[in-house]
Amino acid sequence: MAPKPGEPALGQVSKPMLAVLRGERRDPTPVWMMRQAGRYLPEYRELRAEKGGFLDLVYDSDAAANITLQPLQRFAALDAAILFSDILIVPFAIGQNLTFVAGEGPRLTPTMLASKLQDLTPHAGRLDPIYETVAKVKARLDPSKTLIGFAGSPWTVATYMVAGQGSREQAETRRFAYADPGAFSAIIGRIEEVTIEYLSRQIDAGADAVQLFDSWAGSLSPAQFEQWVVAPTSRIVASLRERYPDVPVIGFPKGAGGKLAAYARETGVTALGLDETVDPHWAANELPADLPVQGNLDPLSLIAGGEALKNAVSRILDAFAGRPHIFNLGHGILQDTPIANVQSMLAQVKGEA
Ligand SMILES: O=C(O)CCc1c2[nH]c(c1CC(=O)O)Cc1[nH]c(c(CC(=O)O)c1CCC(=O)O)Cc1[nH]c(c(CC(=O)O)c1CCC(=O)O)Cc1[nH]c(c(CCC(=O)O)c1CC(=O)O)C2
Repeated sequence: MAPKPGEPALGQVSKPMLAVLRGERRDPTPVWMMRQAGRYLPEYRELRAEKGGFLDLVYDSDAAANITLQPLQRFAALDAAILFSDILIVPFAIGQNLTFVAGEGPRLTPTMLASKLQDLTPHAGRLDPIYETVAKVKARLDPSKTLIGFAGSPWTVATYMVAGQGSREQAETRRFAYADPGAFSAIIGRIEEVTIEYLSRQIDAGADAVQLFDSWAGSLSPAQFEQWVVAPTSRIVASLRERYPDVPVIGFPKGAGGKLAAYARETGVTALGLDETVDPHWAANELPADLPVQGNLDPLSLIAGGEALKNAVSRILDAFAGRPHIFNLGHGILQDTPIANVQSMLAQVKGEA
């Protein structure tokens, strides 16, 4: 007899987070944290110091697999592992140079303001070690945990390719997209094409679900949001759904606000990631009751701890009670987050506080 959606096949172990992504309500609420493998963990900082730089870790699939598993070894309550990699590996494979400047963050050259897409030399092989990491994690991961692959969404990745680094308002990229829509559309199209292949190969290597990070989606006007966030995401989702109809795709359009319902409807994502500026009660009323939602704790409340943290966690759990919900932060965990606060949050989410 065929298992119900979200239920494991006979003899398989249930993955609570995957069941929620397939539309089920699970209690206690499944939980994971964006950037859960990273600098807030002493064991990450130790391994990073040993290996040199961030990219040395990403490209050493044994180290990257160990890092991916570090948070799950420390916090038994986590329901998912997210691949230790970065959204900027894709522009690196498209042909930009990628470096991470200590204390500053990523830098990409030549920028698309200074050079043209056709001047870049593709290096598809720069994605291969990531697939090895996925396979190595899958082989070691507890079967009740969900393995999440990811990529940056085309708009967000394009902001890095154009400006050469993260930026507050992405003004250079928005100007570029208005001034030369043809050239910008070619950049978006190239990112889309590489991203479909990149996520497909992560799924082939063992990812149970994938997430698209559109971390800079909040800076766009409605017209540019439709053109550079919704349309490319819809094409990626359609392509993945055709190849892998049962693999959930989580869309995370950070800062999308009132555009969230239209984004979910028009892109066809399986689940919607909410950032910390979204009122969970508003989301519970505005979004379809059967649409799985993920989030959306303010990462700064996790630094604060105490009553502020407890109240913030309760508000989210109460708002999404009774519907498919995966608890997460509204953005990546901040590097100065106290481990004790993470433990308190997880205990509260699991009803053990
Ligand atoms: O210094 C290091 O060790 C590398 C820092 C680091 C990077 N990617 C990382 C890590 C590990 C960690 O977060 O501690 C590792 C990283 N990057 C990413 C993820 C996926 C996730 O958030 O769970 C992860 C964690 C994966 C995992 O937990 O296994 C994806 C990523 N890279 C990037 C972004 C854009 C953004 O952060 O909004 C995003 C989306 C994150 C989000 O929206 O929550 C681009 C990027 N990569 C990076 C940075 C610098 C981060 C900082 O300085 O605060 C930045 C941000 C920027 O400066 O524009 C490098």
